[in-house]
Amino acid sequence: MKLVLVSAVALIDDRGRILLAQRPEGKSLAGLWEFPGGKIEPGESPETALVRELAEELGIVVDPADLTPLTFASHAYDSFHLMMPLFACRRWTGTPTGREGQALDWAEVGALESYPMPPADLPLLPSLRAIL
Ligand SMILES: Nc1nc2c([nH]c(=O)n2[C@@H]2O[C@H](COP(=O)(O)OP(=O)(O)OP(=O)(O)O)[C@@H](O)[C@H]2O)c(=O)[nH]1
Repeated sequence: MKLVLVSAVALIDDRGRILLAQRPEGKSLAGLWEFPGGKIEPGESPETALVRELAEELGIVVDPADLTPLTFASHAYDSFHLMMPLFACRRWTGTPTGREGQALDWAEVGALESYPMPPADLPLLPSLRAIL
């Protein structure tokens, strides 16, 4: 089973809402809402991968020092095993924008269940709720 390393973040605004991004048509798990992030490339740390992905996907600048480890997903998909650290981040520069055409939404913590998410993400929600 191939191990795929992905780094993801819960961006939390000053009202305690969490930014979710909708996976676009044509991608695996299209239409589901996920935490921004992406695959860790060779030579990258989870933090540097996330800083790169957030600039590419959302157009924001994040200082690696503002990424706090929160929890992780370890999930067996049919064709790979996903290992995904989830960081929390409350400080960034710029306004998140869906630069790759993806829809974005600031989710209230009490409404997280109403966003269909990848199966790997559901076990992450209690840890997220615990810090909000
Ligand atoms: N960024 C992100 N990826 C997630 C989450 N949950 C989850 O299962 N994943 C999976 O982690 C992988 C992230 O890949 P990616 O975002 O860098 O690349 P991609 O869309 O091109 O993936 P693809 O090759 O599956 O189409 C995908 O397989 C995605 O389904 C999440 O909350 N955030």
